[in-house]
Amino acid sequence: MDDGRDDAPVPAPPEPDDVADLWDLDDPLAAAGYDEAIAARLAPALADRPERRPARVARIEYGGCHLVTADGRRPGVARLPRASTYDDDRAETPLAVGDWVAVERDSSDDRLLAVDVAPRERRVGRRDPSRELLEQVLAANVAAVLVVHPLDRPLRPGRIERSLVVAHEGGAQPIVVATKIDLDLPGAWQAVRDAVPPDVPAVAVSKRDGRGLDEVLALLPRGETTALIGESGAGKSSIINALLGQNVLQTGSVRARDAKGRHTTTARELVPLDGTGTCLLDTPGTRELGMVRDTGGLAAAFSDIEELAAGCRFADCRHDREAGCAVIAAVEAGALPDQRRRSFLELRAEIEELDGKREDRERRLGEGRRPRR
Ligand SMILES: Nc1nc2c(ncn2[C@@H]2O[C@H](COP(=O)(O)OP(=O)(O)OP(=O)(O)O)[C@@H](O)[C@H]2O)c(=O)[nH]1
Ligand SMILES: [Zn+2]
Repeated sequence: MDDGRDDAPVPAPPEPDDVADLWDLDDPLAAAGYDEAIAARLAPALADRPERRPARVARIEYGGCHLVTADGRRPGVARLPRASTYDDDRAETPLAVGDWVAVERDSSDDRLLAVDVAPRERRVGRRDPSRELLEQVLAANVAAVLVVHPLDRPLRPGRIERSLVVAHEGGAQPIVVATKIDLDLPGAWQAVRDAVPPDVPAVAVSKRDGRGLDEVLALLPRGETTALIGESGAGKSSIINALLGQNVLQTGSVRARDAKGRHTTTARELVPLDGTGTCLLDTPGTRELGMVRDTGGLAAAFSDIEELAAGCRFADCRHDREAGCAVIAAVEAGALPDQRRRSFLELRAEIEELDGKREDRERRLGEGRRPRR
């Protein structure tokens, strides 16, 4: 049986420098998306400090990071001040892949020092798996998110809807990508379509026959960064490799041959798609994708339900079992998949529970301390 693993000739494992080589461009900073707007955001950290330079975090690993500078991708470390130059509260994730930073050269060795971080514009964040009221930023300064789902695995109810909320909540435009369409699994693609509202693009792709990849490429916002999220094995690295036209990031099949037994991508790596600032940002497989708070992401991800809700008899209708509910009526008429309505109720309940916990916590902390947003 075809389990979705690649049985085609396995490319040689990439050298560690392969990804760094992608940044051997005339203007690596511009390729990372540096422009006047970002220069302005970094200005307070660079002002009157001629020894400082702008850079973008391409990768974070244990004990260090890799930074894209005007000279290419270089190893570095972060030594961020407790309070940054900016008012922004960044206690939750001090440094994330995609962050724009001010760097200095460390006098003691060759590495660069990231000494300050610019405020993030848009991001992909999830509930920190170990600190439930805090956000863990998976990718910073991203304009779009590819929500990657492999068609050879059962679609867990609510998974795509949840990813859409996460994307919208971070201010990024979601694009749903279903991988492994070449395996011809009946019904799997339709199940994905049912989870996606009409205003979000959904594309089925195959790295084997190349289907859908041009369409994905055309949907990427130019000059901006697009992050990829999805469970381990979803095909994120394969999409990036296919779009880059070369095997840069290790994919499952390569890792399966690894004598050291490595089997997961631990890096969240930023790669340039061309020299013009369009970038892709891989994230490690995220099985857990909890929400932290809702400042409009839920409504944006359920625009179809929001629209229908205008027709509910009660303005505060919960679309649960109320009389005169236009959302339930749409489900009964076959105009809205009930799974979308149930996902909405579930995600709303999760956010309400977190809001309750946050309020309790703030009450306990009492006055005198400023509550976290
Ligand atoms: N048949 C088929 N297999 C695919 C396709 N895309 C990816 N695969 C296979 O699925 C497996 C996982 O792909 P990866 O690209 O490594 O998945 P990933 O999402 O990057 O996984 P992590 O790095 O663990 O997060 C590999 O064995 C790929 O060869 C596809 O379009 N068709
Ligand atoms: Zn209703």
